Amino acid sequence: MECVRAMKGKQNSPAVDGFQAVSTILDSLDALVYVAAMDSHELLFMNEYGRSKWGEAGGRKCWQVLQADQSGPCTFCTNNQLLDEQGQPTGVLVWEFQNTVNGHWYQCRDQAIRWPDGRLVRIEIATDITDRKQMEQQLEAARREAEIRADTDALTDLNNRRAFFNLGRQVLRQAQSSATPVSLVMFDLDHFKQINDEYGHAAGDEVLKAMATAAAGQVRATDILARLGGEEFAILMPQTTLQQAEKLSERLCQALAACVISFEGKQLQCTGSFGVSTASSGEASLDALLAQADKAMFKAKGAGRNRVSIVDR
Ligand SMILES: Nc1nc2c(ncn2[C@@H]2O[C@H](COP(=O)(O)OP(=O)(O)OP(=O)(O)O)[C@@H](O)[C@H]2O)c(=O)[nH]1
Repeated sequence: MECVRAMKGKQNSPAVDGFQAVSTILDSLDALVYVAAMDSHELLFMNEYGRSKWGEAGGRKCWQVLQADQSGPCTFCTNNQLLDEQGQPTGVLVWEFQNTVNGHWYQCRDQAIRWPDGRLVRIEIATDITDRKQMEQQLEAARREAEIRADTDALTDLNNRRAFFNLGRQVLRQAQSSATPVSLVMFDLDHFKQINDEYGHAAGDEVLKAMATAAAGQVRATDILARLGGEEFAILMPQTTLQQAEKLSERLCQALAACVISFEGKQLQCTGSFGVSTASSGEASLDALLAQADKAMFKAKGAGRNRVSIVDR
């Protein structure tokens, strides 16, 4: 106001009322500015930005004008954060909020101040940050998607090798700390090269997808099923004994053999060879379990394929 008066004096311009000048400034801002009594929540002032978006204050309370479906003060009201234990203003509180009337995001700067009549009031200056928030949300969604893609086998949608090792180590740590059994099944499709050679790579891809779907239908949510590469798959099963893993493998072996895949008018079939290893109280490393299951699987291949072989004990 001093500044306005000083301008008046110096430039000898027509008289400018201080109140009008301040109102003009506040009404020109591209931000909501409002003042509400801290005790009654009565809206004492709101600039043009606020009036154009939320309507006239008309003696109403801030929560009646600025928020939707409120029957009393908002649960997120910042009043109690703006005063210290002695009831004195603590300074500016900066926070972000999605308005419940228009869905826009605002960065709010709230402060308790003394109103000319001596009351404590909350002044809020809020700028629209919706564009920034949307960009942040899009970036976060893209980051999550990239994370999922990095762990997913693009052909079958199963966990990939990287995810299998990351999740598998966690499962083994848990099994070791709870001294519970964990079992590992490896399986590899039989004579898969022949399918590629005879029907083409696209046909081979369809078989891989069908086998992955059949396997996914047999495992529990807590099991970690992955395509390790090529036509080789693995399942790590927490809280599972060797006998239980062998049973699951037998079931899965039959399910794969029963799978008929239609491809360009042809009916394709494939079987798998299975190897099973176990750590009865979770005390083995993932590499050791894989090596044992791989050895057992090799045994199943050697014994004629389309069968399950368990680790030598
Ligand atoms: N279609 C398709 N083929 C793949 C993919 N990855 C690996 N292969 C093929 O899988 C075949 C694996 O062949 P082999 O390792 O000889 O195994 P196999 O023919 O199944 O023989 P056994 O394992 O001894 O029963 C090769 O022809 C690879 O090119 C893939 O993503 N898609």
